[in-house]
Amino acid sequence: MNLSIAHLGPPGNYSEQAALFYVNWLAKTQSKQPVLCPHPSIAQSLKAVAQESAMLAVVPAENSIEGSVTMTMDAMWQLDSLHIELALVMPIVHVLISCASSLDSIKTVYSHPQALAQCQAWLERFLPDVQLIATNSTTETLEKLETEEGAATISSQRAAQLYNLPILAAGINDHPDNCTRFWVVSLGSNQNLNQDLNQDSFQDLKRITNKRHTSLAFSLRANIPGALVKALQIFAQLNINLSRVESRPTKRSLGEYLFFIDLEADIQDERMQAALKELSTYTEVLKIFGSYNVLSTREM
Ligand SMILES: O=C(O)C(=O)C[C@]1(C(=O)O)C=C[C@@H](O)C=C1
Repeated sequence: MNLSIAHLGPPGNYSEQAALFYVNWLAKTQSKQPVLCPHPSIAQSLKAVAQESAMLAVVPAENSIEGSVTMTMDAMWQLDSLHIELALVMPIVHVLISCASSLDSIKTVYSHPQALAQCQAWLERFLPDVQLIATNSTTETLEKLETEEGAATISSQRAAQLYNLPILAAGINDHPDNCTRFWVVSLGSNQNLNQDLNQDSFQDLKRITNKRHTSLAFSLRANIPGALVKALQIFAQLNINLSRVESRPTKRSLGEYLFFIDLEADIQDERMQAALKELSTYTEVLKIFGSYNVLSTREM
């Protein structure tokens, strides 16, 4: 199989940009030319990996302003055997793209819910009366901007250049240090991947980053007082730092949750092995998404 990389489309969006960073990083250390495959949704990008029509997917996992990307968490839970190979942290700088002559003539702003949320305060201040419409991707509506009067899209400067469209306002995210963490995801059982990726890539990775993270998710055996505390205490007692805790509904009944956690330790670490063994006594389902390095795109 080609080294095909699935990501949310259409081209020009942030997921493609993160995938391109990953491709460029690979190109430094190995000769293969990966192929980028845009998909209509984040879930479909991950499904492509689960069904082996793509070898990897690059998906957004968490944003510094808006928190977890829920579509990614839900799909990671629902699809079996997905494995996180690497995390990429990328700065996100939003611009308002529109053919309108000024902000006064904007009637509708389209964008991905994450991007709309990351610019909430700016929108309330400068465009309080416009209609906000959520789309599957920040680049989904760019093609219709020229024909729909008063329409605007929140996307990136790179997207404006690619689609040759004017920028009406730049740097509109509510916090200047806005960044999103993307995961590079493979099929856990995929033996070919490690053969395909030159070992030099991993040596390079070790040189740039040395701290490993582990992500997992679980449902609890019983919804009783202290059940979550007991599960989390295992890591505290073993001095393993949690870098994220998130809950998502199980979707089975109201008030029942799944918990997603990120830990600052490698799964091979003896303390982690002990922690996971104990954790499994409290969990109904435990899914370990793997251990990986975190790379900033600024360092690539
Ligand atoms: O729509 C895009 O451009 C995406 O790649 C999705 C996405 C996300 O889901 O978080 C990626 C990065 C930004 O945080 C905004 C949107």
